[in-house]
Amino acid sequence: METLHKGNAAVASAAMLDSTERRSREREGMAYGTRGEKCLRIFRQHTSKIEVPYTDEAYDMLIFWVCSQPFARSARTSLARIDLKSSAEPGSHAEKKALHYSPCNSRSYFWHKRRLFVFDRQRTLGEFGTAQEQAYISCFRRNPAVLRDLLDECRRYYLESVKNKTSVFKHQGDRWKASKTMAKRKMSTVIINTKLKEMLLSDVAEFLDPKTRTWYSRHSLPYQRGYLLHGPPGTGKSSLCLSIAGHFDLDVYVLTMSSLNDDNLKSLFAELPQHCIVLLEDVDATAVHREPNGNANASQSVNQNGPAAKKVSLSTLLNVLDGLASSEGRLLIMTTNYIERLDPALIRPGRVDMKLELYLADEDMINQLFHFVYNHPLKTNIPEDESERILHQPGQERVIEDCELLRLGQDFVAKVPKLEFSLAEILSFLLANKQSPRYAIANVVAWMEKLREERTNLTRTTSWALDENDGFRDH
Ligand SMILES: Nc1ncnc2c1ncn2[C@@H]1O[C@H](COP(=O)(O)OP(=O)(O)OP(=O)(O)O)[C@@H](O)[C@H]1O
Repeated sequence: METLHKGNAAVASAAMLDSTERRSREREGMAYGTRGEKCLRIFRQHTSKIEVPYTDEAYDMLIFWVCSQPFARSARTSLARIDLKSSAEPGSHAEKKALHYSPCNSRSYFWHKRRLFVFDRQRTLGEFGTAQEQAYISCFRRNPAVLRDLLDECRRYYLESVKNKTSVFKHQGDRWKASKTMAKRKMSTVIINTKLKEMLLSDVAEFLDPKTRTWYSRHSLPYQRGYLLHGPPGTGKSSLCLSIAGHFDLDVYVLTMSSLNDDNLKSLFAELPQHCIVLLEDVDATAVHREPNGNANASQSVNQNGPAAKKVSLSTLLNVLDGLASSEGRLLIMTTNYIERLDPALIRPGRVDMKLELYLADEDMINQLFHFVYNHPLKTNIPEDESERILHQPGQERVIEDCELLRLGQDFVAKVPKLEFSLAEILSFLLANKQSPRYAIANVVAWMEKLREERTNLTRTTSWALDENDGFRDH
């Protein structure tokens, strides 16, 4: 108790020595005043400290907790940012672009559970003007258990806040950084062939089963699984990936190949946590290719802008997918609109264990989308005469409306040809008419005509652009 008292006094005195002043004194080789020097020595001898690296999720946990504490509100030096997670009502002007403050470039002393802690966060500008941060938490205790307890509290507080959410990570250089958290996407909101969905779900569930992990380890196989989702744009590939993440409570790590090189890619795979989804979107547009002589080592990536500077080599990508530098339990999901453009080595079994083709909307999908938008639980399996009987029950207005909606759904399905439009296109049309299913039915033919016309124009423009490019390349 006495030590604690002495210690707190020392901390308070040490606090008075502003860190900038102390650093400048050190630079100048000047000695501290005898009292301050003694206090600092006592402080150092009796404190424990934990560094929390900026690129680790633990950093987000700590900062999130710190920002919720009263001492953070009175910090004299803060970082101000637009609060992207603000839950302001849409349209409420007062809350638009709300600001969020967090203590920065300062030391904060705070009491928590009757113990004194120090929070120190420094932000500097690194190479190319990118901000670099580091944070420390220390307390006046030789035993670091107190600090670990505090960080555990931060962890629990953070996890509670992301409960029922999917966290999406993106890379900064060779490190992952949490980029956003979003509400879990329910599997039921992704409309694809039911058998396909069931097959995918049971495959992932089996893979994530702890028994499967033991099996892989007994057989000395890298515990990982790869899926390729392919099909036309707007058929739900990204949505399906997010709903798998939501369904199995996994975080998503998005790889943008065009901004990576071999070393970054290896480090990123080595830094993946256990049980996560690695998403490689539009792999045809960003994936590495062989040289014309078939050399997989060619460090060349091809993106929308054509052959680019040296980036990730195919051999490195294949190696990381094979698990040489990868974590246990990762699910790789690649998406593409053009499976035929992919290098066969990239999607051979072992790297891609399951290929799922997503189609343009068929009758059943169009029907499901219609009922999804007009918020009607599907009753398509009610026999015709049964629904007629319900329809004529007196005093059952709600049921009559539902039955009416079933008919409207059938009318809508009859008007939209199958396998011509993507789910994204139909959904967008229905959302524009979400107030009235009848209005949607009345307008759908005109909408389809317009879309077809737009597509024809787009095809003409694209082929014209391609001709231009071809001519350019020939010269
Ligand atoms: N099968 C589907 N079920 C429900 N919504 C869908 C489906 N397909 C597309 N959508 C909706 O359309 C929009 C685009 O979908 P998404 O990005 O998942 O398509 P995609 O196949 O990944 O497209 P792209 O190939 O262009 O990346 C989203 O708003 C999504 O909700």
